[in-house]
Amino acid sequence: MSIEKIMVIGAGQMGSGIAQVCATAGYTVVLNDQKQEFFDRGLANITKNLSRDVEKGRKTEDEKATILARIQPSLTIEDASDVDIVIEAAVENMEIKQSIFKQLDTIAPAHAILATNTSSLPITELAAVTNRPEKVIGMHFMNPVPVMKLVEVIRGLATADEVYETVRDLSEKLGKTSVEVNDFPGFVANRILLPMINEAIYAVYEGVASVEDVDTVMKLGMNHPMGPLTLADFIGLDTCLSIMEILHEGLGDSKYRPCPLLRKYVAAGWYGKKSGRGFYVYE
Ligand SMILES: CC(=O)CC(=O)SCCNC(=O)CCNC(=O)[C@H](O)C(C)(C)COP(=O)(O)OP(=O)(O)OC[C@H]1O[C@@H](n2cnc3c(N)ncnc32)[C@H](O)[C@@H]1OP(=O)(O)O
Ligand SMILES: NC(=O)C1=CN([C@@H]2O[C@H](COP(=O)(O)OP(=O)(O)OC[C@H]3O[C@@H](n4cnc5c(N)ncnc54)[C@H](OP(=O)(O)O)[C@@H]3O)[C@@H](O)[C@H]2O)C=CC1
Repeated sequence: MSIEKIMVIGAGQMGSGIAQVCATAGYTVVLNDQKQEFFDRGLANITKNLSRDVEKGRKTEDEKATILARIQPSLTIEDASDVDIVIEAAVENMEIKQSIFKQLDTIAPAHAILATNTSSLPITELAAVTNRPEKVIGMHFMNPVPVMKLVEVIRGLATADEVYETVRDLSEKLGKTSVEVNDFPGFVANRILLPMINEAIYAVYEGVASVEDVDTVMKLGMNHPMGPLTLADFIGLDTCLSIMEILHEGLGDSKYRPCPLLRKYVAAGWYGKKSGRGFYVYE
């Protein structure tokens, strides 16, 4: 199936990155969020990244302008009416995602694929609220999207082979390497990454070492590019908690229980870098 026009829902850190790589690869992109200010924030992020490419001599001003011109603003989900694929990157909340998918199912053309960038929510359960479960699939990008090479392509129980192949080919056209993953809690990336982050939070909670020292151990001792607590702030502590809850509930093993300190930070609105405070404080 050929893809020309892509809708991205949610202009946050992931949605804006996904819109950027799609537009850079030559696709027409409709970038949707609930309010103009959220769209503007996403577009500002994309513009900043492209300007850095121009400064570094990787793109010309003309190329930057061409890429930006491919991104159309959208404040209504009705704009899904003429797209070939939707990549949903709204908040990690099942009720919100199900509501979006129900609406998309009635608005998007019959041939359109409905993909989600969810970090951990079951694709099969999202597909079940639509009348096209064979066209629902997970397309899980990594943060920051323009830099990270991986896309996990997650097949729901009913996902058609043709849909999987189209999304795999699209991932390649976006310059990514894809891996095929089945629909189990946390998929592969977050089933492995998040328990490590949660354990790092427990190490701080139990007074084993300070935030800075836990990060230093993993950076200098294991050559991780970021310490786990810096990475948690970068992902968003709200998203980290949602993923741990899905692992805990979905796999039923107490080893996935979210650390109480993580819960406390999220309850306080300390979501990490995006809210200005998490394990660290940001300007
Ligand atoms: C939660 C989920 O569901 C799944 C996930 O995504 S989990 C998170 C996965 N991501 C990670 O683990 C990221 C780990 N961190 C890293 O790889 C690196 O720290 C990093 C790539 C983010 C930054 O790299 P760094 O070397 O520390 O910093 P820096 O030199 O500033 O950046 C390296 C390059 O990335 C680019 N970059 C950094 N942050 C960026 C961003 N947010 N957007 C776009 N580009 C970015 C920089 O421009 C720079 O590119 P050039 O060298 O080509 O100019
Ligand atoms: N952060 C990460 O490292 C990764 C996250 N993901 C997944 O990507 C998704 C987005 O995460 P992230 O970008 O970090 O989150 P952000 O909070 O940065 O962005 C989410 C955006 O979606 C908007 N939004 C919420 N509800 C709707 C809606 N009904 N319609 C349109 N837009 C909506 C939000 O607006 P508002 O502010 O009004 O809520 C916000 O602008 C989540 O499912 C997350 O699990 C996947 C890989 C990595």
